[in-house]
Amino acid sequence: MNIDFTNVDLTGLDSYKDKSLDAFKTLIEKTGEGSDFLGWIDRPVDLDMQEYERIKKASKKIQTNSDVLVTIGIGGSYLGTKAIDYAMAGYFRRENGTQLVYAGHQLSGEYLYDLLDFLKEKEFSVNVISKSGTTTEPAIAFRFLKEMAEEKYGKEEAKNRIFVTTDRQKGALKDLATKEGYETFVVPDDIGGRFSVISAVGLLPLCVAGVDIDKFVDGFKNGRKKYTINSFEENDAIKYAAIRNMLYENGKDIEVLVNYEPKLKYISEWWKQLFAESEGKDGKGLFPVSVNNTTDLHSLGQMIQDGKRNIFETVLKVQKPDKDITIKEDSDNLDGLNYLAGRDLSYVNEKAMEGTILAHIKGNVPNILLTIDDVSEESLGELLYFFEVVVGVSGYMLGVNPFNQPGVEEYKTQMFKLLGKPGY
Ligand SMILES: O=P(O)(O)OC[C@H]1O[C@H](O)[C@H](O)[C@@H](O)[C@@H]1O
Repeated sequence: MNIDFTNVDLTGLDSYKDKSLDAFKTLIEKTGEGSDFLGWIDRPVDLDMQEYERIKKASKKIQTNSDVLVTIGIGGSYLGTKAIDYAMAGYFRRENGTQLVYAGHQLSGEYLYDLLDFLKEKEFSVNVISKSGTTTEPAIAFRFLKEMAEEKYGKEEAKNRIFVTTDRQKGALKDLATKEGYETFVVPDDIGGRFSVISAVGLLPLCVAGVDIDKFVDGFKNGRKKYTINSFEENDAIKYAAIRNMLYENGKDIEVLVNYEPKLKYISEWWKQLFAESEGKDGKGLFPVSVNNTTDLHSLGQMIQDGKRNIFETVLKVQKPDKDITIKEDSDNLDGLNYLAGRDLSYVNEKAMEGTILAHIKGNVPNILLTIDDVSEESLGELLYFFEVVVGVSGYMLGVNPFNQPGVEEYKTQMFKLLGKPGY
């Protein structure tokens, strides 16, 4: 992984250096606000190996008896899994592993209706994931899925097909799992939802989906090696956090994460939760937005090039695509594309990216280029860990607690009042 800041005017960065190093120290030494939620820093080298083996065992069982794993969860109990599954599964055909279908990540009755209908002719298992065990969206979805599993397989066999990932001790879901006798996996106390893909939250469904979780964990380990170094020059996570904060203080309120490989779409969705919930508080924070190019160059591109100048971009480039295709010569050349004959499509895509970066710099959009070697478990694990360190340092620089999300409660309170939930 490599990060290039040459397309950002770094004048004035020196004055952010000490602040970023202080923030990094606060993070690593666990002396800041939210320090109870820093278990993710060392987790890559400190996994519960007994649980890890259970994850692999349960995955094998699910792969053997199910066409589909219904993965129920929202926020941090959804996005990390979705991001990696979506990146690794192949565009049209899954090359290995069992299909994941998602539930409990919104409240659409139509979605759930269609899902239950789809499952009628499938063999399925269920992994319900909720750290708190009380989140409304997954709780509702699970009520339906549990009923369907029990109807289809009978109560006893349903127990073999329902897996619960939640708090070690508390919460409605934990109580339910204990009462029903479901196999449970743990969301560690010291890891917040949006940092939890490295726990059973992500590892169980990803293993079922055919993702090599050993390699994914290795990627996290590589990230930990590189991005916990206490050096502004050698640790790009610290430098990136400093540059984001400098840009923010210079009036850039929006960070756009850009990709040119559609399979990275949900990496951006995961990134949005990570940064929005970590930084967006106390009236502060960069607004995280994402675009999928070149698709969005034909829509949001106009705004980025020419709208209010309060944007900077971080472009995610993949060095080596997994597969490629070459444009052929056409004797008629009616489409006028023969000038591209012999070129790989990845070359055309790369020139689109380079051209867009040039255009956006011209339009006063600072550009950061983050290159990952490939879309593999290892590269993605390292990338996720990198962003986690960046957000920790960046949040502390901003003067907020990066590890809580009090603002999320407000909609819930209003919704519960409207729904007549007892106690509201
Ligand atoms: O895993 P859960 O406890 O169900 O939480 C799921 C999600 O919902 C909450 O409202 C938080 O804002 C998220 O940070 C969290 O990831």
